[in-house]
Amino acid sequence: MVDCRGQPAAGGVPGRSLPRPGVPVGLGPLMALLSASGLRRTVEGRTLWQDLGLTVRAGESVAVTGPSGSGKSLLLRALAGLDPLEGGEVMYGGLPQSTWPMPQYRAQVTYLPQRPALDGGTVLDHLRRPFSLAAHRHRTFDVAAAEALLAALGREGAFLRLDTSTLSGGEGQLVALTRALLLDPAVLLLDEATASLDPEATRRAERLLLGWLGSAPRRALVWVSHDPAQRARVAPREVTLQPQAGTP
Ligand SMILES: Nc1ncnc2c1ncn2[C@@H]1O[C@H](COP(=O)(O)OP(=O)(O)OP(=O)(O)O)[C@@H](O)[C@H]1O
Repeated sequence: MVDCRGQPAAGGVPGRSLPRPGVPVGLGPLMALLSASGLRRTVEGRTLWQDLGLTVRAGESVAVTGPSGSGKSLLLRALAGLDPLEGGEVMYGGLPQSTWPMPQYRAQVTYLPQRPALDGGTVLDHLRRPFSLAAHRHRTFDVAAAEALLAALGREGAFLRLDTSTLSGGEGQLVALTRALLLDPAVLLLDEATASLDPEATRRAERLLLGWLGSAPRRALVWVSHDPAQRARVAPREVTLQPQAGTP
């Protein structure tokens, strides 16, 4: 059976505990923002997890760990509504995932993959494009905000004019992270989302993400990272996926 345990990580960022103004009733900092219960996932007849539960509270930064192939990416994809649930339930904002219109849900619970697929055109085009989608129509693209985020990640304004097809893997991750933050979800699911960055860019991304987390009450971060030092820096709590008996 998959064991899903909350473990305190060494070090890490301090959790937030003070109530903040403007938090909807029932979604204070200690309440579950995103939760899952009874999740089951099989691949090609092999059970990866069953009866898996997870709770992420508003203001929390949580790491998901486990050996390669234990299903961390698939868990994040299930939480993001990208894969259908085989069993169990995911709740976001107090409502079952199945009751949310998916574009709205994914605008709130956003998955950031290790190898993001970038649209064609320039970095600026890529950052601007989702703002024309219905799920984001209440938002306005702000080029100054994009420049500020990229500057925080160590990239100057000329970066916006680069063609996305020419970007390195790490640069692609910076663009994907910038776009996700511009769209301002509630929960960011980071699937090795800094794995292609050099150490300095990684630290910049971590600072940016933790600053984002701390600057509004109803946000949370979930990190999949194989780097224990990173997990210790960014996530005070770890949830560990353990392979089922008999799993290769
Ligand atoms: N679309 C798919 N079809 C079939 N098998 C899949 C699919 N996606 C993932 N798997 C398998 O499911 C298992 C879990 O994959 P997943 O990518 O979630 O693992 P992970 O814990 O994130 O691994 P890693 O740490 O190596 O990134 C793996 O054995 C993988 O081969």
